[in-house]
Amino acid sequence: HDEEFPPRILDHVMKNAIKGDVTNVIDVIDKYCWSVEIAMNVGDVKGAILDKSFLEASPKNVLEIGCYCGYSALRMSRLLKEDAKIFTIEASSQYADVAQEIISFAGMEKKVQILRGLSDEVLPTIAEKCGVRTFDFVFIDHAKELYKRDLIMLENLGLIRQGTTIMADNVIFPGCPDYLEYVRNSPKFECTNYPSKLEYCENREDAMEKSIYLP
Ligand SMILES: COCc1ccccc1-c1cc(O)c2[nH]cnc(=O)c2c1
Ligand SMILES: [Mg+2]
Repeated sequence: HDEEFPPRILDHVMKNAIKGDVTNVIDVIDKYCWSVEIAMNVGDVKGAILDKSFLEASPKNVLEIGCYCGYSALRMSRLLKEDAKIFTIEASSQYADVAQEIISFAGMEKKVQILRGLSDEVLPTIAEKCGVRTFDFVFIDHAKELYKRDLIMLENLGLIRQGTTIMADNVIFPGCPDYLEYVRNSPKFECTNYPSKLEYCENREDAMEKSIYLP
């Protein structure tokens, strides 16, 4: 991916969005990505699907794997109930730096905590580090080849509980066939597929997959 997008979107947000207005920051990012250059944010169309599942779950402890520039963390943060929090794992320090700036600009720095590092290095200590026992809502949106490994890790570490909602982006494009096969064939997950389009594209299919954990 274009390593130069993150600084460009940060600059664009700082110059064109309203400080402290999280909804406006989200809109400014979407308008930029529709009109200037595509970026791998979940986007407005799939973002609305994420919003709906998020509101249904009404979570207290939220985990995101794959923060990028903070767009989906901002989408969820604006729907958070009182005393709820989002923990988002980001392996790229360049992305994490930009995400921190954008999240702070939007005024959500108290609601969103970025955890820097690889997911398999962060997950084993996340419970004690973040004072969380289990997560109520998980959004998986990082390297597609790591979705299945990380979900199994969440199970083995006891970081998800009866009824936890797991949303996965890009289950069609780029696609995560081993993850889909795993959750759909497992008796421990109730799955729903939400067909959509790749972010900021009109003619490429993608989908989100919701999996409710029922061990
Ligand atoms: C805007 O399309 C970006 C794009 C284009 C071609 C192939 C893949 C992707 C893509 C799309 C996503 O939603 C992604 N989400 C998270 N981590 C990714 O690496 C990722 C990659
Ligand atoms: Mg994605």
